Amino acid sequence: MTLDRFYPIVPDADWVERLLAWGARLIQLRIKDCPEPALRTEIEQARDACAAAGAQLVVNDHWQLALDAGCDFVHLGQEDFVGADIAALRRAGMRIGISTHDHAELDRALAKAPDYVALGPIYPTQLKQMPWAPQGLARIAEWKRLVGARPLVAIGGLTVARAELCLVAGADCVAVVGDIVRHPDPSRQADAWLAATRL
Ligand SMILES: Cc1ncc(COP(=O)(O)OP(=O)(O)O)c(N)n1
Ligand SMILES: Cc1nc(C(=O)O)sc1CCOP(=O)(O)O
Ligand SMILES: [Mg+2]
Repeated sequence: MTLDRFYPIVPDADWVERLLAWGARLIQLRIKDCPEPALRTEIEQARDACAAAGAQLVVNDHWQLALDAGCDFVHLGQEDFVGADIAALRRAGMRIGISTHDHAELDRALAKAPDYVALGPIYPTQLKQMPWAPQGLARIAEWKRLVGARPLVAIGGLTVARAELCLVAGADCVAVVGDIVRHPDPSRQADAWLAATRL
């Protein structure tokens, strides 16, 4: 499986639609703290928008709602997949990306045969507090050797310039939140990301 190299992560379905209009073709919907009826509506809106654009939606965390909505790709952290029915997800044809931050997590992730492995945080991130020190670029090369043909996603503190370094270091795909959704000119910034990640 190949992934688009530009992987924006956004907080609601309106942002998904914006990113689609700007040219993104792989988008994660990462919604925290939202009541379930509204969450379902957001997932369905994002699903339909991505389907109409021929883009790939990845639903973060909410694997059961993604399954109910007929989505086909979820992202799970280490805590998320403990309670997840991976067999049911696989039976439904769901693809799964998994976060990793150290070797033990990578071993647990690979045991689930994920469709991609994410490594982070590559650089310090403002988005959330995490106990891991920034991984740095050398870790990307190491992780790429360990994950083999499986796509490797780099995440955490990425800017356009840093994303380019991650790709050179061996990442197949670069994921970003803040440098798009908190940027004063997100449309222009998405253009810069698209240019930097174009093959
Ligand atoms: C591409 C990508 N990589 C890592 C994460 C983080 O997932 P997780 O550790 O479950 O943390 P939350 O995003 O759920 O706070 C991700 N979402 N996407
Ligand atoms: C959601 C997330 N997960 C990470 C991990 O390392 O697993 S880093 C991260 C935050 C990414 O946001 P930004 O691009 O603003 O740094
Ligand atoms: Mg999660």
